[in-house]
Amino acid sequence: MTEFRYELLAQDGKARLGRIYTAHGVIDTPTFMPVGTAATVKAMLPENVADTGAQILLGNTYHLMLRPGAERIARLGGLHKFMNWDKPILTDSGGYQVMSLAKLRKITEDGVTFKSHIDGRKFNLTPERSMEIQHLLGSTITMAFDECTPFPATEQQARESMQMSMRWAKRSRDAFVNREGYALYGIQQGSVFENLRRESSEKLTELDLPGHSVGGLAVGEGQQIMFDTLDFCVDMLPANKPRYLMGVGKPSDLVGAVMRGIDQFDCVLPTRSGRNAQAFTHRGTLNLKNGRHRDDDRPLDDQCGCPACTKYSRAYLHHLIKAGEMLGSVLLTWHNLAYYQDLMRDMRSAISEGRMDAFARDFHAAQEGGDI
Ligand SMILES: CNc1nc2c(CC[C@H]3O[C@@H](OC)[C@H](OC)[C@@H]3O)c3nc(N)[nH]c(=O)c3cc2[nH]1
Repeated sequence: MTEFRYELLAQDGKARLGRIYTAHGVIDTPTFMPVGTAATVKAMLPENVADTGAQILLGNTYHLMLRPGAERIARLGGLHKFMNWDKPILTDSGGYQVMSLAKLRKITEDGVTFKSHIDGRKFNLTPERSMEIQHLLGSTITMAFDECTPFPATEQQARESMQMSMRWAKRSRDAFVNREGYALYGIQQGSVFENLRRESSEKLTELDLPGHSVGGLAVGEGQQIMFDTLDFCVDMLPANKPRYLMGVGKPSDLVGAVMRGIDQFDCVLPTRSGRNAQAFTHRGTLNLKNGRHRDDDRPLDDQCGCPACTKYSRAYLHHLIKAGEMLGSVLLTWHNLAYYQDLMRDMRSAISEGRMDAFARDFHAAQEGGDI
């Protein structure tokens, strides 16, 4: 069996090249984790997600506890078997979705009670229940149960929210079932306040966890405030363990956050945008709904090896979108995931060769180059 371990292989400034060893396989970092909220990466077969280079997927406590239910997934062999994905799976702990999706929610020190946004059934989510659900799912990486502090928040609001999350982090650690090759990550909170981020990091470090995430960002603060916060909060987390920035982001967010020391990312953007006709390419983003593509037989992105770019034209993709054909969503999702994986692979190469600054300059020049 493999013990859960992070190996730092190279650094270029604050950017890190690393490897995470888990019970379900190895993860090369920096890594992008496609979101598979309801036990599927929407519009994709898992083998094709793996073909894009993805080594780890995201699942979600909130969605799966509501439907089909964690006990049912456990009876059916666990989430890996259920969705036919045998590599690592990281599951979020549910707190964020309760705040963004559930109705009639009530927060107490014990946890959160809420009504399902699907059928109105009442649920109770506590650190202990969140750990139990993620254990039932068989998550490779479990996230502590936290509250994602809304933005903006006053310093006092952020302090109270962070301190509750830190009490919940300890309860999560005490309830987590340790298994070799599996991990529990703590989630740093504190909004945009350096003193609160430090207090949160000190509390998490005391729990001696195998990995950590930066929570409470990508909540509407904008890229500059996110970067300004990362400039001081990433280094507060132990350097010998992985650092995961939750919910991020668009390509330029990933480049900027890798340069500030982040190792893991997740975001719905590549999949959600793909279903909305938006494509990320090496020369910027474009929307295939736009009529200018109707006669364009060029590939979507001539630097991409995915099926959408090697087998079809922009004109065909435009046609599928206008006709409302589901193949349009499949091909654009596939492309966006491949683009994100290529971007992470290219950044891993740049870090290993000590040329991350040049990579970032070339990336921004190509994105703003126009004429796509
Ligand atoms: C988008 N910005 C953002 N997302 C965030 C998420 C959810 C990510 C989760 O949300 C789902 O996608 C909608 C994904 O679930 C599969 C992902 O794990 C967070 N989760 C927790 N536990 N704590 C946070 O502080 C937090 C902050 C975020 N900022």
